[in-house]
Amino acid sequence: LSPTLDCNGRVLKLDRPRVMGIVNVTPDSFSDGGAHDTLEAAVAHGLTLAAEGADLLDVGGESTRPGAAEVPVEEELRRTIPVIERLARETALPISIDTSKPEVMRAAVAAGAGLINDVYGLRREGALDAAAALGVPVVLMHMQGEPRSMQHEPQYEDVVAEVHRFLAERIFAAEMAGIAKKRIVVDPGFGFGKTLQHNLTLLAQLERFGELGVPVLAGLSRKRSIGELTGREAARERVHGSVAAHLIAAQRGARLLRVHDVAATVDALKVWEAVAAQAQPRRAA
Ligand SMILES: Cn1cnc2c(O)nc(N)nc21
Repeated sequence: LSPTLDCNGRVLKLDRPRVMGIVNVTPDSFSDGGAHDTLEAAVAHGLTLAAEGADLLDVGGESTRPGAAEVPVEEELRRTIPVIERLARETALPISIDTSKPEVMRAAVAAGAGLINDVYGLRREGALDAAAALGVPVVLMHMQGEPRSMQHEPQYEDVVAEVHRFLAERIFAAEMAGIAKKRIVVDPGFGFGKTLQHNLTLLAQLERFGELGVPVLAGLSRKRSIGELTGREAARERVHGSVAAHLIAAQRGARLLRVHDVAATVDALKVWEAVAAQAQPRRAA
């Protein structure tokens, strides 16, 4: 499986695990400066991640962490569009928009974004049709409940089977809306309505999602589960645990890894790739 995504003219090859660098444009993610400071800091951060070897950049204006409040569409546009415009001009990397709102999808693609990363799996009103009309690849992610409440006692009979079924249904819905299967990526949504045990089970059985016939994205970077396993309370101290988790995800078939720490992840993947190349001497370059 060596798919290629055409992201609004910028090509993302998924011949091997690729690194999606996180650019959160939320006031709390950068210095407590005003909007201008946030814009400058976000662009600078994106350029740093590009220099560290990111294969694409994921720009988001609404925090999706547990308990996060919703952001009005005008504010989400104000935060993300200028950053996407600047990054699209200053890097050749594909840029994804992390949003669930159709209006933000449209504006972001018009500004140069080439991939829609929707933690709601295009379930918001109008999202499927907007994504289909825009003609860019989409990431369909599983979430149980809503960010505000998803971590209150998440329950599953069989988390892998239920997440798998959800993603199969979203792929079907996307295809029915006119999104070609070759433009679809799926994601089990680590931390989105899952306990530590659920996340570990999903990671251990990540290969199951390869059965869906589309590339898999994994995002565990600096998440609570990593903190619980390592005892690292501060997010920025969870780099080593995050790199380990993403290496496991790569081993188990993930072709996109959504990370804060690009340089560390790129180094780990270089080691992985060298060994993987050994295993199959005919491996496509
Ligand atoms: C925006 N966002 C936060 N965590 C994420 C994850 O695990 N996957 C995707 N696709 N997006 C995420």
